[in-house]
Formats: sequence, C-alpha cells, structure tokens
Amino acid sequence: MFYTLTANPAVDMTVSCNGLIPNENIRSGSASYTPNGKGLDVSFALKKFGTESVALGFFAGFTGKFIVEETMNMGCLCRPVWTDGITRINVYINDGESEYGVLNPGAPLTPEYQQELYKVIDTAGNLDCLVVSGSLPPRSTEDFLDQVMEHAQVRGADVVLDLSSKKLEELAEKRPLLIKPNHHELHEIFDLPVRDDEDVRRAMAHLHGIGIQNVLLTMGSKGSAYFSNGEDIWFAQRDFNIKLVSSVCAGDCTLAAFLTKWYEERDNVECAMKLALATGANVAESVGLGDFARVDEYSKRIKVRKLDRL
Ligand SMILES: O=P(O)(O)OC[C@@]1(O)O[C@H](CO)[C@@H](O)[C@@H]1O
Repeated sequence: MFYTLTANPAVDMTVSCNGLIPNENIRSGSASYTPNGKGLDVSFALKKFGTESVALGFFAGFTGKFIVEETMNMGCLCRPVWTDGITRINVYINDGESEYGVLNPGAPLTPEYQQELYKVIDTAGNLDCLVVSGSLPPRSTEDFLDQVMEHAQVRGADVVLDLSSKKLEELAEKRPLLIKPNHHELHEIFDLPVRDDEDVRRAMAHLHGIGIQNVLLTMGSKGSAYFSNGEDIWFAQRDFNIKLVSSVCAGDCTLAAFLTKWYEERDNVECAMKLALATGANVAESVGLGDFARVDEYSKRIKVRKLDRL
C-alpha cells in the first residue's frame, strides 16, 4: 500500500482575474478553494487511477478540518496528526496571461507532533512505499525528514521524495527509491543545469552516484520528462499543445501516474512515462486536479525513446 506524507498541507485558493493593478482593489472573475498539498495531491491522483493510499500529515484549525473531511469525502484514507494553529491557505492568481503563487508558511510543528507522526509510521499497516512530498512547516526540526525516512525504512518500506529544498541532497545517501525533481530544482539543489541529453546523462550519473536509485526528471512547460534507473535513461515528449489553466498540481499528478504503473511493473517504463506526461498535461488544463478525462487520449500521443548508451 502507498502512504503519502504532506507535512505542510494547504487549502489552495485559485483566483482568476483580468489583471492586477498596483494600489487598487480588483474584483476576481472566479475563486475556488480546494484541499491540497503535494502528498495529498498524489493520494487524490492515485485514487483516480484506482490505487489506494493513506494520506498522512499535520493538520490544524478550520482549514485542516476542511482538508481532512474533503479527503475522506473523496474516498481516500487519511491518518491526520492534529496540531495547533491553522493549516495554511496558498493563493494562486491567474490574470489570463500569467500565474502568480503566494505560498504561506503553515502551522508550526513541535517535537511532540513529530513524535506522533513517527508513531503513525511505526504502526502503519501494509506500509510498502511512503511518498514524502512538499515543504516543511515552520519549526520542524533539522532531522525531521531523516527520522521520517528511517522510521519508514525500518518497516521495510520504499521512500519516494518530492522535495524542493537542499535537504533532498542530504537524504540521497539514505537511498530513496525515487526522486522527482523538475529541471529548476535539479539546478538549484544539485547545481546540475539541464540543457540537452548530455547534461541529463551527467546529472543522472551524479544522482545515482550519491545514492538515489531512480530519478523522474520533469521539464515543466516543455511537456517532457526523463527517467533513469541507473542503467538506462528514457526521454518522453508530448506532441500536442495544451490550454494552460493552472499548472499547480500537475507535477504531483505526474508522479502519482508514474508510480501507479511503474511501482509494480518496473520494466514498463515506457507505459508509466506515457501515463505520467498525459496526466500532467491534462491536470494543467483545469484548476486543481480536474477530471482526468483526456488522460487516455493524451497517453497515445506521448513519444518515448531510450537515450543511446555511451
Ligand atoms: O509549499 P509546498 O509544499 O512546496 O507546495 C505547496 C503546493 O504549492 O503544492 C501543491 C502543488 O504541487 C499545491 O497544491 C500547494 O499549494
């Protein structure tokens, strides 16, 4: 069974408007409020593919209650650790041309809440794979993610990491099963720029060298991705344009789609990459996760090739 951990969930408020004007109030055209956070998005997307998971995380206040209730309403299992404060609201604004995001810090953690979460991991039934995604709330301890990984790995679970912080580099030596950086994160965290296939070969060799078992590297709006298992590297590219509405949850759903195919069938990389890119593209065409209605159609229009070995 997959478990996801969202240490810092959020209600996403997604607003559309005709442009922001300095020092003036504007009226938005629409606003939607959705339960989110990177690990939760993975759980929601897994559910859409018929794959069960349990969503773990810290939740607080009315926003935390809203997220947990909505998660359960969607039929997802959830084991919340309740904390003080208020789970954050993140604001995304689309002015018709560009997207703007204001990501808030979240409700602070204490060592006691962290201990509570470790206990949840220690006693979780059928813990095969823990997907740890997203930022950390204020005042989480320096070793929080090390502890999370250790508690999961002691149970024999695989750990998948989707983190935007430098901590990802430190955790590499714990041999995560998979990481899912995008090209910006690869540059910022590991100082590995990605301009062409040769850069990708170099980057993948480095990542495997420091302990990471598999890498799914997404290329954002380019609509492409690379996957490396330490032996081969695959490149996937879509051949169609999308009408971008919000790219906010696309990366999380790309990861979920990849996992739902690849985790059980490690040889089926091509199929997993097709589903992953198709899902990411379709999610970007709506606010939140959307309905995945075009995923099958899009999957047929993704080309996958293996990079030549040098
Ligand atoms: O602050 P984090 O945890 O890095 O990112 C949080 C967040 O941007 O991630 C999701 C999209 O990936 C959103 O639903 C959510 O608001």
